Amino acid sequence: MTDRILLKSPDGAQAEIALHGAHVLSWVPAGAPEQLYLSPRSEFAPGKAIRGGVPVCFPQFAERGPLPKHGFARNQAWRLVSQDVSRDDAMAVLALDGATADVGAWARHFELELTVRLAGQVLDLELACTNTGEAPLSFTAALHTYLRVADLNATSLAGLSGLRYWDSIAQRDERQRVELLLPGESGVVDLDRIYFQAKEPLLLSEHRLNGRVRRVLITSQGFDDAVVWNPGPERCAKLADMPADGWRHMLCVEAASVGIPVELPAGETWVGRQSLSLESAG
Ligand SMILES: O=P(O)(O)OC[C@H]1O[C@@H](O)[C@H](O)[C@@H](O)[C@@H]1O
Repeated sequence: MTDRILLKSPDGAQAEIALHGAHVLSWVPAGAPEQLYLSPRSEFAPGKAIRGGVPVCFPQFAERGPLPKHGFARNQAWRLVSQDVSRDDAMAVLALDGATADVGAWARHFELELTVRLAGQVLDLELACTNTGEAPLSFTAALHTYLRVADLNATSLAGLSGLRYWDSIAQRDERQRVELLLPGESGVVDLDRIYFQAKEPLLLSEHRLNGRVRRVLITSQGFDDAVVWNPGPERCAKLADMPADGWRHMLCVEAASVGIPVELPAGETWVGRQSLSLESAG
């Protein structure tokens, strides 16, 4: 079993993080239920990616380069740098050092840090990469957040309207013409899209049978793009670490820099953030 850190803020919010991949496994805002999807069939084994939560994709997004899918960071043991609780929040910092990590053919001159901050209804994730070498670094990255939903058919995502996107399934450029993305609508499920220059906040809404609406506001900084992914029933059936109906209960809304790789000069630090705020538990 992977080493885990439990973060608890004084107001009752909780998050769990695995040192394996600096992987946020769980986020429970104060007085609210779990907000992240973690597959009950996920493997927790060295060298394997965890299915669900928030995988850190670095230094390569998906298969857009020579490295293993989504890069090596999610498959490495990270180090806990610090863990603090203050009057208002709880925070943990985890690090991966290129000098000691298994980076394959990639450069060793980097340090990665993931800062997880938890308070009330908010989870803030900050990924920082410092170029510790003499040569520039070029990378793509994502915080691959799996949001838990009770029913994908009752879920919508707003904030993408007008954006150009790459449809990774149809393998073509498209433009988001409708205001709301309704991933559960027949014909739309099985989504794999990179929305470029997605700078506006995104709002996930989930309509409950009792008429209430759960709302999660998703904002990002430093990341240019947003990836929306759901495997749908057929692809899900091929994922050994997902239950057959897993696709119904998740939607990945990822803060990513994919379209234009980050070019990081020697000695500099790049920072990308994703914040999740539960506006209404529904
Ligand atoms: O199964 P993995 O490696 O965790 O990847 C899951 C998905 O991650 C998404 O970010 C990609 O856009 C998809 O193409 C990919 O299938």
